[in-house]
Amino acid sequence: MARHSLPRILTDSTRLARTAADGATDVLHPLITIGRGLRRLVAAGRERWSETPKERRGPLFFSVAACVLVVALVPYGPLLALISVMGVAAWAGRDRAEAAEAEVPDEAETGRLQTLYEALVPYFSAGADPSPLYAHDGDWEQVFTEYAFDDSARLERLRLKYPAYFTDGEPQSRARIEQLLHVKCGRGREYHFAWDEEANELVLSVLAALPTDIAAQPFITSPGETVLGFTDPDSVARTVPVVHGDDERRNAPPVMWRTGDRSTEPHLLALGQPGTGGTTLLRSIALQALQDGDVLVIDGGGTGEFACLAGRSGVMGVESGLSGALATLEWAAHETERRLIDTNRARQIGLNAPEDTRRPLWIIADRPTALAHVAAAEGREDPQRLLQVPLRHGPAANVTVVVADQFETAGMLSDAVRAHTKARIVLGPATAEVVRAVLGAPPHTTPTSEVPPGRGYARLGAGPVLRLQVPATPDPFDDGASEVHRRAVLELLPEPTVPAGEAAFTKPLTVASPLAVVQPAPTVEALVVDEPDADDGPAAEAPTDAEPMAATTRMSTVRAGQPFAVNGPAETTARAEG
Ligand SMILES: Nc1ncnc2c1ncn2[C@@H]1O[C@H](COP(=O)(O)OP(=O)(O)OP(=O)(O)O)[C@@H](O)[C@H]1O
Repeated sequence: MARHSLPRILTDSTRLARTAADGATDVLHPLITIGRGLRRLVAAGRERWSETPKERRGPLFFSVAACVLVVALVPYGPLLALISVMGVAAWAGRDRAEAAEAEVPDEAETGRLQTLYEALVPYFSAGADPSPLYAHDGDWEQVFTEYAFDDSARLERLRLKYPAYFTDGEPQSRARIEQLLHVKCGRGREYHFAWDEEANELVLSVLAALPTDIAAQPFITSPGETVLGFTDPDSVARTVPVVHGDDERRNAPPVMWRTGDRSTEPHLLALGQPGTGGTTLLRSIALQALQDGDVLVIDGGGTGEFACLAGRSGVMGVESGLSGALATLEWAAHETERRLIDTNRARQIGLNAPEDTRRPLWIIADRPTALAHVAAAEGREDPQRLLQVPLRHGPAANVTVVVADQFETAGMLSDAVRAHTKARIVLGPATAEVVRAVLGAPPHTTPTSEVPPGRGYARLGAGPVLRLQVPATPDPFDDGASEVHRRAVLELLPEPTVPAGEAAFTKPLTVASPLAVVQPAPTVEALVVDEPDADDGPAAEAPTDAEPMAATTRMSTVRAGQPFAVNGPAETTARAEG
């Protein structure tokens, strides 16, 4: 008996203590809620303060101080203010988990969850499983551990458990489930799927549309960084301050691309359907590049959408004709060689690279395949061939190549362009297969068929596939574009170097002057230690004036294993030609 008395005393005292604690919690509950709310309000205030740009903090502080003063002076002001603060704190401090738990799905929502459960049974069950998680007439509450609906009773978040034997490591198995959930939860929205293989859980969430209100502006970046666009906050660790709308500010998560000799993806290729924003992306990159570099534009489409850049400081040329493009690119190839040679010579005698080799040079080529077509018809050299030296040796010479083209003509892109453009972008509507063909990996979301211009996916090297919205950077001469956005572009343009009106008619660049300073030099291969790039084959040699490229060779240069060719989202399979 004695042996039992001690535990009973302990049990009684524990029960007493627990009852007292419960009672105290009940009594103090409002105070705890208010305390929690005050903490949340203070945290929110701190966050707001740190987000406020420095120059706005002064006015903000004075307006808050003025409000406090007014409240202190009016009769009963402090008392009313105290009551209001307590009320707000009580609301902010309510237990959100409890509130969420209290939400029980209504009949329609339960029906949806049951249907979804039934649809998943064939995928998540096996005949040999004695106690299947998924079975016809089974209990969805067992496997759907978290769910949320939007105002129109459509699922916007779902966490589900699946059996350990489901082959979640195989992309095809995952794709089947994602496709099914996409269809059952409602098309037209973009879903994100997070697979937790360790816990055998899948979380589906509906992604909000990426904001389209960010226009061209001087982004705050480090040297060598270019903002390609903006993405989801959870996808990148960084934000940059941006101005949007009517001079409002916020921090936005950028897709930041690093170029230069340390970059592992020093050149970029963007593909999309016509009208999806390829030219706009190039314009946005060009305007950022001009902040501290020189830019040379090849406008293969010949639509004059880069005319705003002609004759501006730092713009080496804007070429839309074949002859001009060939001459300009030939200069760029020589310039790349010159920079390498000068850098090499300086290093050999223990000096830093000369100043004139360090200023970044950007070669921006919009639809080079259009010029390749013309060249093939005229039996002349494909301008893409002259991109080989900048592509292969550009990083060491601070030369960056950016190419944009269309899905339909992607098969005409040269081997060198494919091999050396490790930063990739897909713009406009595209199926997961097309995204995979261009970027080398599928998106973790379900692409939608209708997207605003400038929307797409980006992948830098072997990194994750990111959703992307390019900043609105319209042609300032495009009457159809927003006045505010056009003005933003005009403000970013560098000073004109030729009188207005002449720029459009002057034979852009000027190729003669840079060429004149290029010394006859040994070929770049003689100086640069580089493994021969077997992929490039003979075409990877420094360009010569002879040997016009046979168009047929160019048109059948898709190599096995190289991601793409793409023939548009409608054609879902990547087709390797040749
Ligand atoms: N990021 C963006 N934000 C807002 N509007 C955009 C964006 N990108 C493109 N647009 C708009 O979409 C239209 C087509 O853009 P753009 O000319 O850049 O596309 P494209 O793919 O180069 O087409 P094309 O090859 O036919 O010229 C333009 O009116 C442009 O202003």
